[in-house]
Amino acid sequence: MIQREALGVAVIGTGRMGTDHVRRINDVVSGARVTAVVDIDAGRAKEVADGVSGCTPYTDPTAAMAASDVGAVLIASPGPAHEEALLAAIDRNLPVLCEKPLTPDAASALRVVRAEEKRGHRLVQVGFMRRYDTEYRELKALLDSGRLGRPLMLHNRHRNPGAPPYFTNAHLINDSVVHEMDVTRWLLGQEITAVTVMRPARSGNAPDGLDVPQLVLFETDGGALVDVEINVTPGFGYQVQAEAVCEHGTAGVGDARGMLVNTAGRWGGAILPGFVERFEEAFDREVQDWVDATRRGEVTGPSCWDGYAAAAVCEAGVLAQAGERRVEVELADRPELYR
Ligand SMILES: NC(=O)c1ccc[n+]([C@@H]2O[C@H](COP(=O)([O-])OP(=O)(O)OC[C@H]3O[C@@H](n4cnc5c(N)ncnc54)[C@H](O)[C@@H]3O)[C@@H](O)[C@H]2O)c1
Ligand SMILES: O[C@H]1[C@H](O)[C@@H](O)[C@H](O)[C@@H](O)[C@H]1O
Repeated sequence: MIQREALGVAVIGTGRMGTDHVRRINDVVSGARVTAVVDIDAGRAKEVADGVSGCTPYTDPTAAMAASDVGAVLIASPGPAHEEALLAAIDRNLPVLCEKPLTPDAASALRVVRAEEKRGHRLVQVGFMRRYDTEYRELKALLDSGRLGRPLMLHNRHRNPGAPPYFTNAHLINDSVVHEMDVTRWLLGQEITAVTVMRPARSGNAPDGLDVPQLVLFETDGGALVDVEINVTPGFGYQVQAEAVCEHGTAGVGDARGMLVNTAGRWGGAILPGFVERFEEAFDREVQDWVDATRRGEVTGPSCWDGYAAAAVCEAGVLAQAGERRVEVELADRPELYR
């Protein structure tokens, strides 16, 4: 049965994504309102709370979770802070939408899985928002229909216009390629069993500390091969593309968004500037779905197990990147709760 009153949400982390989610919950989605914001930067929390009627600022996530007007939690703090907030929310039996990555390594992700298992029911949805993108959904529906036969390969391009100053080569795997890890598992319905990372000559355009582009290769338990170009191309724009190569044809998404114009001996369209623009509709749909499911007392999106499986692949990916070339993924047995 649907809960009658609006869901009170505590948003933890009020940086780039957290602020955008606060706006989304208040102005775009229905059935929820932001009743608390949390940031270790007290000034930031207050500034964001001041812009929202009936919203209290906190610096301590557990204090916000204890408030009587908080019925669910959206975590948008940096990855290393997720585990503590997730365990506190699970301890209080609060539903959570946690931005990707679930946590930055497999051991901590597994601790979250175990905590949820101990609760006996799902509480956590991971913010793998590409599953809510119209084009990716169309691709998934086509692959699931079997019309193109078995998928044999998946080619992905993930090009960012720039990277935050703290970004390292490991972030390329843990923060960026983690999306393709989830997309691969979801689109193909297969687990990733091994990761290889190769680097061509370093681009003269690469930001300090980053070796880009890089080529990441996944092997899956269904025999598919998946490649990902991860790139940071200053000034170029944001491009996320995927093409499945199947037995009877190929299908791709992300190539042409918006209008294509032919003029003065040229043809072409625009490249979007960032993930906020490219995935705006997916973020809106993701949060609306989460609010609706939570009000019905359900958890429907990507699970803690999906977050853990991606973290295990990330761990292999970072080792592969550091020079071991091909690294096999070690995955715990999937608990009954996630079957
Ligand atoms: N799905 C996507 O496409 C997407 C896009 C960008 C970021 N993200 C994810 O969103 C999360 C946040 O990223 P961002 O770019 O907004 O980062 P950000 O650095 O802009 O903001 C993080 C905020 O969290 C605060 N913070 C740090 N530690 C905290 C803690 N322990 N408790 C509460 N607040 C804390 C910081 O003070 C800051 O205000 C990350 O997990 C990131 O991977 C997802
Ligand atoms: O944190 C961001 C975000 O997850 C984007 O969706 C992704 O394209 C970027 O590569 C990553 O740095």
